[in-house]
Amino acid sequence: MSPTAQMAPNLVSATNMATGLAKAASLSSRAYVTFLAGNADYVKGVVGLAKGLRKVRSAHPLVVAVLPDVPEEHRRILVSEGCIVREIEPVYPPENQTQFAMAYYVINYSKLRIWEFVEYSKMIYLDGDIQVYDNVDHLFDMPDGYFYAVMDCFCEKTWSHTPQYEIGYCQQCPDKVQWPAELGPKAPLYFNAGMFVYEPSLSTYDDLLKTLKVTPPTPFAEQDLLNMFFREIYRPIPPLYNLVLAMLWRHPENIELDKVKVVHYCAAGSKPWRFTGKEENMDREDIKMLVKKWRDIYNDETLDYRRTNVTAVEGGTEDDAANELMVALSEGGAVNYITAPSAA
Ligand SMILES: O=c1ccn([C@@H]2O[C@H](COP(=O)(O)OP(=O)(O)O)[C@@H](O)[C@H]2O)c(=O)[nH]1
Ligand SMILES: OC[C@H]1O[C@H](O[C@@H]2[C@@H](O)[C@H](O)[C@@H](O)[C@H](O)[C@@H]2O)[C@H](O)[C@@H](O)[C@H]1O
Ligand SMILES: [Mn+2]
Repeated sequence: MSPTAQMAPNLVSATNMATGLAKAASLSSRAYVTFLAGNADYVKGVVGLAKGLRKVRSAHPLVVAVLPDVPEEHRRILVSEGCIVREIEPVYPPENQTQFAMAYYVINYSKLRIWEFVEYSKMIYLDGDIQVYDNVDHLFDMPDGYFYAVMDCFCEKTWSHTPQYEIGYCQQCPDKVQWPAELGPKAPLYFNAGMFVYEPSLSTYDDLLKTLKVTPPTPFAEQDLLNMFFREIYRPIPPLYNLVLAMLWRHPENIELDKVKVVHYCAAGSKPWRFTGKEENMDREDIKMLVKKWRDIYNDETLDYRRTNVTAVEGGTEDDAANELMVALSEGGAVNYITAPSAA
């Protein structure tokens, strides 16, 4: 008797289901993607992001591009949270004397590897210090051929190296201080590279790397490179899709906090998993509320992949074997499906 025939009837239908899911996944070929480097605490950011996407019932998986220095234990944690872990080789900028705005930004050039994930037709990149509080799957349906991201703000000290910072110009309030003629033509709109909607492509990846090789590195590393590279097809989307926290004190008139869907914890001292509240602006009530919001999801065990994945088993339904199969396979790293949480 063939092995398949020996399998319990439930398991056979479960295998068919897993195959069907694989086909569905490749057909839909859309995913969220984030980037993880090092063996420190950013893995907590990625776990929080995986749980946040599950809480808003996103229909798409989360791929995590990990550098070789991410330890096996962190990779196991991510797989147990339903993530698809993909190791990438680092990408380094040309030798240079540039002072990056943050010394560690040099590792962020490795983010460029996500253009090689061509098994997906469209992806939404999210930094590991981002949380999604409302479903944003609809962003995948925007017209192809553009690069969608939220405009950044130039008012933080991290921008003090720029001429526009000197004169107090910011694209968030272009009428407050006019762009001075002596600075030449007005700079194109500039996006924050913590969140963007893009289409993986090997030819784009090759062009990006060729451009990188001949472009002197600049303070905001890969974010500056991406802004230059995609300036013709960049389309701004509203700040509710990537709230750069500094907007709360720099341009509150541009923000309706209760409508914000995605929060980017990029202000100094705002990483929720290591928040002390001591840095400038970190004693604000809205900041403390947003950090608590992040922690509530991170600590919510009902959002853990295994619990959301196996709750159907308790009901003793036909899906039991399917769930058990997928949990078993995901533990083995063979299948990494994020099943949409049970309707309940
Ligand atoms: O030690 C690090 C530093 C950065 N990152 C990743 O690189 C992204 C960009 O860095 P960060 O968010 O700290 O930059 P910011 O948005 O705060 O300028 C992070 O969100 C992580 O996804 C990481 O994994 N480990
Ligand atoms: O490597 C360059 C980084 O540039 C951006 O971070 C900056 C930028 O947002 C500034 O405008 C803020 O002032 C600053 O706080 C913040 O760190 C991206 O968020 C990050 O993912 C990464 O690309
Ligand atoms: Mn960030």
